[in-house]
Amino acid sequence: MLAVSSARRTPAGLAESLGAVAGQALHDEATLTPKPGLVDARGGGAHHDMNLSTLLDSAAALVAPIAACAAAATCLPLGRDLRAVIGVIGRDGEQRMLAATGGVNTHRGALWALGLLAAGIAATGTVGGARGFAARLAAVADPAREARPASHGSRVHRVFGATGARGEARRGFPHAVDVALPMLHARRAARRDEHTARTDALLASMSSLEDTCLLHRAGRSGLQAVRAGAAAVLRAGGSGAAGGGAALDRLDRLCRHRRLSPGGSGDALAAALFLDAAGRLLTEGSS
Ligand SMILES: CC(C)(COP(=O)(O)OP(=O)(O)OC[C@H]1O[C@@H](n2cnc3c(N)ncnc32)[C@H](O)[C@@H]1O)[C@@H](O)C(=O)NCCC(=O)NCCS
Ligand SMILES: Nc1ncnc2c1ncn2[C@@H]1O[C@H](COP(=O)(O)OP(=O)(O)OP(=O)(O)O)[C@@H](O)[C@H]1O
Repeated sequence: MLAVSSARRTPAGLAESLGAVAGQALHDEATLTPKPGLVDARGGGAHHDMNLSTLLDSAAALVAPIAACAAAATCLPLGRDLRAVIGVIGRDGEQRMLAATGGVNTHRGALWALGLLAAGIAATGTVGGARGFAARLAAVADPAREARPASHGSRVHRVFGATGARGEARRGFPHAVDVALPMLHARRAARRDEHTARTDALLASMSSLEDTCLLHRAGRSGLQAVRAGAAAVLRAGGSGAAGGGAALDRLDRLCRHRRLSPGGSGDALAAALFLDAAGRLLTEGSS
């Protein structure tokens, strides 16, 4: 569990605490079960090369890079120098992730989202200011960017015009902040249990995100099938309602059958859980 100490009142302490909170959010996203198409406690979902233990090893490896993103943002103003440093930390973090997983991309999108948002919280001292800071930082061209092999996201951008993880960041992570997080809070306010609240937050993102993981594997029809399936669960009252549970089972089977993985929404849920817990961290720190 997260060790919270008064050390987080200093910039270095806050950065370290944000790394720990991010690790916990990645852990909580990974263990939430069932999740259609995603790795969960049952196994790899639509993935043949990862399971829960791969994801947990990866989550642990990302704590230090995410803390380093936060620390950098307390030392440098928003601009090219900070973007360059964050880019170096991010690429090094990706290497740590690959070393921890035996070469599998478990959390590339999640590191990107939580790294930028952690930087935003550290720089502004608030959760509310994080998305705007992250958006402006993501819009700065990375001076240290290296040529690297074409990613799934860049291929999908060429073929479908989808802006993917970069576009989501430049818009201030709307699926984490405006879709998943409000659903999490609404379900809690309606006295749903935490498992249901998290599952419905994931489904809310799945029902609208233009997820490049889905486009890459199954094109527009795969993306549309997942969006429609997630919307059907929510229309039926959510994963905690009787009809919603049946619709969730159908979506789960569809994702397995067609190997559909909503990885971008896994990242949006992790980011929402991170912002939610970071809010508590800052409140405790100020009391
Ligand atoms: C921008 C990143 C994510 C690369 O993007 P690209 O689309 O080329 O990569 P890739 O195809 O691997 O996709 C990344 C992942 O984003 C997630 N994703 C997919 N669709 C979406 C979406 N619409 N919105 C948000 N996330 C999405 C998925 O998990 C996907 O696997 C990032 O890895 C990067 O550029 N890193 C460089 C280091 C850096 O600057 N880091 C800074 C912060 S740590
Ligand atoms: N619980 C989860 N299970 C699987 N992926 C997740 C989960 N949570 C978040 N993700 C995101 O999904 C992405 C999956 O990676 P990627 O898109 O490269 O896989 P892929 O589509 O399986 O690729 P390939 O088709 O080559 O196997 C990761 O970048 C990660 O951030």
